[in-house]
Amino acid sequence: MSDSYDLKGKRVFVAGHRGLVGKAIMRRLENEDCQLLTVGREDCDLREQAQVRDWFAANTPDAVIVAAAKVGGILANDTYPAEFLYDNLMIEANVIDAAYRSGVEKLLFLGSSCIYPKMAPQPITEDALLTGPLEPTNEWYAIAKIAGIKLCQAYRKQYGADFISAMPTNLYGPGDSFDLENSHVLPALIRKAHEAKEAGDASFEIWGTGSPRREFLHVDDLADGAIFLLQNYSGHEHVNLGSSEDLPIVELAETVCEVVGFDGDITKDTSKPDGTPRKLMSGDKIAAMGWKPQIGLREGIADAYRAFLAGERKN
Ligand SMILES: NC(=O)C1=CN([C@@H]2O[C@H](COP(=O)(O)OP(=O)(O)OC[C@H]3O[C@@H](n4cnc5c(N)ncnc54)[C@H](OP(=O)(O)O)[C@@H]3O)[C@@H](O)[C@H]2O)C=CC1
Ligand SMILES: C[C@H]1O[C@H](OP(=O)(O)OP(=O)(O)OC[C@H]2O[C@@H](n3cnc4c(=O)[nH]c(N)nc43)[C@H](O)[C@@H]2O)[C@@H](O)[C@@H](O)C1=O
Repeated sequence: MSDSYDLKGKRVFVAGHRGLVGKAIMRRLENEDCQLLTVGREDCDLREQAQVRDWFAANTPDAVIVAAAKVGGILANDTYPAEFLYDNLMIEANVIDAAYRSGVEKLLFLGSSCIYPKMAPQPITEDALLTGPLEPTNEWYAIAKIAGIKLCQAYRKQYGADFISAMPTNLYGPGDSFDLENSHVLPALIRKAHEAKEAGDASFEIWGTGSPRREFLHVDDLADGAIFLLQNYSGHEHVNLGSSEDLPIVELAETVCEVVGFDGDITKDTSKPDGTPRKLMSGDKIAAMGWKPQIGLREGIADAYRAFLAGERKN
């Protein structure tokens, strides 16, 4: 279902504006004639219902993008299941309900490709949701994200709220976390390759077997796709947001080495989890609406490495 939403003159709240995605959405919205609203967690902890309701009542946004969440890579998901489930359930429930109560016209919730069953047929279409068991390393996060989709659908069904969801694939780019324990694979590999090059090491280690395949999207493409959906999509079902291309982790590591200029070896720490073997999403639904990504993987990695060197990172 297509329905145009004009951002001109609107008060747009970007929840999570200091994160990888939130920052990119802020950059993208600078091209629109709208007013940006933000709040830091020190002034409004989105897990706290009263604080969220008070903030919405005082600030009355017209549109909301939910880019605030407890986020991390495979090991962080597996190590902190309580936080990944509790924080994400609370943030999305509080923000979506407060948005409805304060009369928000349009809301975009961001989930993740990990919502799909571990063994979903590839490429994964939107209707694969809830058709099989989840990947155990991130089932807590996935359950919270599925609840977020269902909240948007429930508020649409019961109240007619124009709340939609997009499911991004693995993201990367300027402003990422480069923490070696808790980050996602791409920033971790950039940092490992760079530090190995600087130290003159013969090799660096990747986690797992290197055979799982992943799909990557530069965060500026994600931001563009998210705003496209905010403006052009109004429907019950969530929409996949990816690059429609994947590769094995070991090939990703080789590409990172080429971009960074490290010509040593790549070794494997198979005590670390592989996670889901493959999660390539179908991009047919958003492509049919007229959107496609612009930034190729090698070009995107070069931009992420530039940002890493420039200190544009969370940690
Ligand atoms: N990164 C990825 O590869 C992917 C991300 N996504 C989704 O995109 C969205 C954004 O992710 P990303 O930008 O990577 O994550 P980040 O961790 O970079 O940013 C998350 C943001 O949420 C804020 N936040 C977290 N908890 C709270 C809280 N209790 N109260 C207020 N603010 C809070 C953080 O605030 P603070 O700055 O204070 O810490 C931060 O600004 C998430 O919904 C995530 O699930 C989906 C697929 C892949
Ligand atoms: C976005 C997505 O992110 C998470 O899922 P994931 O895709 O499995 O996450 P990841 O980026 O951390 O790893 C991808 C692959 O890469 C391998 N790998 C190699 N070497 C390193 C490495 O050094 N660090 C990391 N983190 N992984 C490595 C790693 O073993 C795995 O096989 C979810 O929990 C889920 O929350 C979610 O939505």
